[in-house]
Amino acid sequence: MKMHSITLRAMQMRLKAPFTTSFGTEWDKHFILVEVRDSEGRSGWGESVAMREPIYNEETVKTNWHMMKDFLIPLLWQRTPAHPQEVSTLFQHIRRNNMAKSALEGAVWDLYARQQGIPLSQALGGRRQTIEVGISIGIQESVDKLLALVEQYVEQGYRRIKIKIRPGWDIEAVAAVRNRFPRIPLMADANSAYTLADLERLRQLDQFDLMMVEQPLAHDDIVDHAVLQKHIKTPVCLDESIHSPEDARKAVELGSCRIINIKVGRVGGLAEARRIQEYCREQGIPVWCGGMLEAGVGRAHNVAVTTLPGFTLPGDTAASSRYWEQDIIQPEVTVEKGLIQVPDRPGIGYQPVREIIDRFTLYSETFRP
Ligand SMILES: O=C(O)CCC(=O)c1ccccc1C(=O)O
Ligand SMILES: [Mg+2]
Repeated sequence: MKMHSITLRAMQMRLKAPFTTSFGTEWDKHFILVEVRDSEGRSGWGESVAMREPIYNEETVKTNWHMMKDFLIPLLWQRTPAHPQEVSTLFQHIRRNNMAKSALEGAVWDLYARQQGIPLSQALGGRRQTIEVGISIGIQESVDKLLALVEQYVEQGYRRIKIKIRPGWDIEAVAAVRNRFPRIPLMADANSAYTLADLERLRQLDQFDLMMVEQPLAHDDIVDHAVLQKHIKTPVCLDESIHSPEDARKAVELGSCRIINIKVGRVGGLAEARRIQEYCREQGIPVWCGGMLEAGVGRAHNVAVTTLPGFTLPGDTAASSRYWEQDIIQPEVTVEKGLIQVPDRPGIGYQPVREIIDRFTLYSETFRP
């Protein structure tokens, strides 16, 4: 694959509504957009899910910029990959910084699929034409507000409702939603807000027939989660704790979870996501695609990866309009009856729009071999 130049753009986009988790509230989405160009004028696009602050994981927009500029892009110039599959191997000796790796790798995958004239989903080996999606609802000011939102999203057809929990906003919130909507597929995401000292409280979740509880304990733990899973009936799903296929194997072998949330950025790219999905499929562990409030490019990558056979549960990839007044791609990602039609156009299948992108660009830099 010939690569002619790479442009990084630091972006800032206002969310329609602030999003609150146990680790904080986001009003604006800050992220890096990656564009890899070939000599025929085609572009492949990637999006880093690293946040402005290191509060979901240790990466940030600035550490990602540094990693890409000073280490990862030079590696791509040094040993140009023949296939996007080789990118994760090329980056392997660089420790962690998975979101930076993933943003570049994703752009290379998109470019490759466009060069081949095939959809990214097909390049990855995905076969689904539609994917099922759910929605993630942040912590609200009141239970009434939460119930109104759940009602709205259930009416829109989302296939699963996830609510964020933390100490002080957990059992009552879940109970209220479950009482009002006795049959909807429902789950809770704690973003690491608890410890084993909260075992009794977490055990109370068992009465609500949740599909799963996501990342209840520490972001870097798989040992305590195994203890927790032995004491509660609700399946534990790991998000923050899983960075690699090896992490997934260890967590499954220890019994730390029964479900895994795969975020392409957190695991270092599409090739690694595909490996985890494959391993989980062999083990009978369902996986689903998590979200990081992505703009259109990242959202499109999530749609593509969700077509792989191991992704058997609805993910967090909601419609563009749930987050943005105007997304940076055309068409935007739309959801009908809880389903997204997987595009059959080449590459990510949604076209990034330069004039919209320019409006949200804080600064940019272009690199050449
Ligand atoms: O709608 C989305 O993109 C998912 C939102 C979400 O749950 C989330 C958003 C930001 C950081 C972490 C998480 C999470 O899944 O834990
Ligand atoms: Mg999560």
